[in-house]
Amino acid sequence: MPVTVEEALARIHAHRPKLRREFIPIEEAIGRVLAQDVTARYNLPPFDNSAMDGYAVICSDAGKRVLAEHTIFAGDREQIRIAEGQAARIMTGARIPEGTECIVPIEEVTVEGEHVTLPSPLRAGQHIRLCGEDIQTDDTLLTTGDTLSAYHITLLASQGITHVCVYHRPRVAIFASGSELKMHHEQVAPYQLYNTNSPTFAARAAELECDVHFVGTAADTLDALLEHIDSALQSDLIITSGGVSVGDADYTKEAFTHFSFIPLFEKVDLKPGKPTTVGTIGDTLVLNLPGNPMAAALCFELFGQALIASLSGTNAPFHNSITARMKHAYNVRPGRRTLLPGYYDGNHFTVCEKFAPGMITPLALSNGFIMLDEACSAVAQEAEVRFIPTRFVWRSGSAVSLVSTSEA
Ligand SMILES: Nc1nc2c(c(=O)[nH]1)N[C@H]1C(S)=C(S)[C@@H](COP(=O)(O)OP(=O)(O)OC[C@H]3O[C@@H](n4cnc5c(N)ncnc54)[C@H](O)[C@@H]3O)O[C@H]1N2
Ligand code: MOO
Repeated sequence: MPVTVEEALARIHAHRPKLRREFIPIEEAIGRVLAQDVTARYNLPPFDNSAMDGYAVICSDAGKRVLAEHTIFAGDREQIRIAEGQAARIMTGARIPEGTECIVPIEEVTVEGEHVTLPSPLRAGQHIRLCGEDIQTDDTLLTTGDTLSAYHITLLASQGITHVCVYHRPRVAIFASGSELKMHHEQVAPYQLYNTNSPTFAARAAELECDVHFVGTAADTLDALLEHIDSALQSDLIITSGGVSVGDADYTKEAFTHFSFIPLFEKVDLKPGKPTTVGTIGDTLVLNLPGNPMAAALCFELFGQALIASLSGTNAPFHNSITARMKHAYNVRPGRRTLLPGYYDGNHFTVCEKFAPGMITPLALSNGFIMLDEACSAVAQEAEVRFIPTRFVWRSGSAVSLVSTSEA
C-alpha cells in the first residue's frame, strides 16, 4: 500500500540512526553539524573600550579646556585613571581609563598642545563599548545540531576555540541498476545511454555535506545487484536508482530482501516517484529511487534530503518552504499528489515549460518545485504556493533593486 508523502517523511523522521562524532579544527568545520553545545568562556568585548578615535573624559568637564597628557592605543597593557580636568587621547578599541564617563570624537574637540577644549553637553556613556555587551561569559553561543556557517566560525574564534566536536559526515553509497547504462567516461553504444542518476546523486549528496562513495552500475541481474549491495553495506545510506518497477528486469527490491531489508515504506502516493522505497539493513538506511531521472531527482529532494538530514544530526531536519505566487495559471489532473519543477525568481514561481518523469533538463532549469495537493485541479495566476528550493544561492542574472522603502 502506498503511504502519503507526510507519512513517508514522518517515518523517516521517527527513525533514529546511530551518529558518530569527531573533533576537528574550526578551519575545517564549515558546513558541519555540531555534536556539542558551545558556551562563552570570555566576555565580548572583554573590557570597556572606545568606539571612536577621540578623548576619554568626565562629563562635568563639558565645554571646558582640559589636560590630555596620555595617549592610549588598542592593546596597551598599562591602565591609567583620569579625574576632573583631565582627559586621555584614546584610539578605537583601546581600553578606557578608569574614571572615564564618555568618549569625545577627535573631530569635536579643539586641540592646543597638550590641552583640548571639549564640546557641551556630554552624554554619559557616549561612544563607550561596554564589557560583555555582545557576549557574556556562560552565554550559550551554539547548540548541538547547529550547522556551522561562516558567522558561527566567528563565534568560535571569538572564544579562542580551536577544535569542535561534530557529527561524522553521512557516508552515502550510490549505485544504479540498468543493463542499458554506461558511465560518462565510458564508450556508449547506440542502444545504451549514460548513467546520469548516479553522478547527480553523488553531486547532490556532496552538496549536502556527505562523504560519497560510487559503487558502480549494476546490470539488471540479481547477482550483480547482490554484489553491489554487499559492497555498499559499510555506508550509512545506500541510494539506488532503477529496477523498482514491475518489469521483467526489475530486481532491485528482490535483491534487497536477500539482506534482511526492513522497509519503512515501499510506495508513495506521489506523481512522479510512486515506486520510491525506504528501509534499513541493520544500521544502514536504504533509499531505492525509480530509474526515471526527473522522478528520481525530485524524490531525492523529498526523501533523500530528509534521510541525509537525519543522518547528519542537524536540529533542523524538516523541509521548509517559501511562499511564492504563481506566474501563470496551471492545470493538473486531480486525484494525485503532484510535484511540479520550476523556477522561483524572488516573487513568482513558473512551472517548467516542458517536463516528464524520464527527462533530465527540467531539474537543471529549475531551482525547486511545488507539491500540489491531490484535490487540486488548477492553480490560478497569482495564487499562493509553497516553493521548496533545490538550490539556494540567492543571486540574479540581472541587477534587481535591493532597497527597501516605507511603501509596500
Ligand atoms: N507497467 C508499469 N510500468 C511502469 C510503472 C508501473 O507502475 N507499471 N511505473 C512507471 C514508473 S512511475 C516509473 S518511475 C518507472 C520506474 O522504473 P524503474 O525504477 O524500474 O526504472 P528502470 O525501468 O530501470 O528505468 C526507467 C527509465 O529510467 C532510465 N534510467 C534508469 N536508470 C538510469 C540512470 N541511472 N541514469 C539515466 N537514466 C536511467 C531507464 O533507461 C528507463 O528509461 O517505471 C514505469 N513503468
Ligand atoms: O512516477 Mo514515475 O516515478 O513516473 O517516474
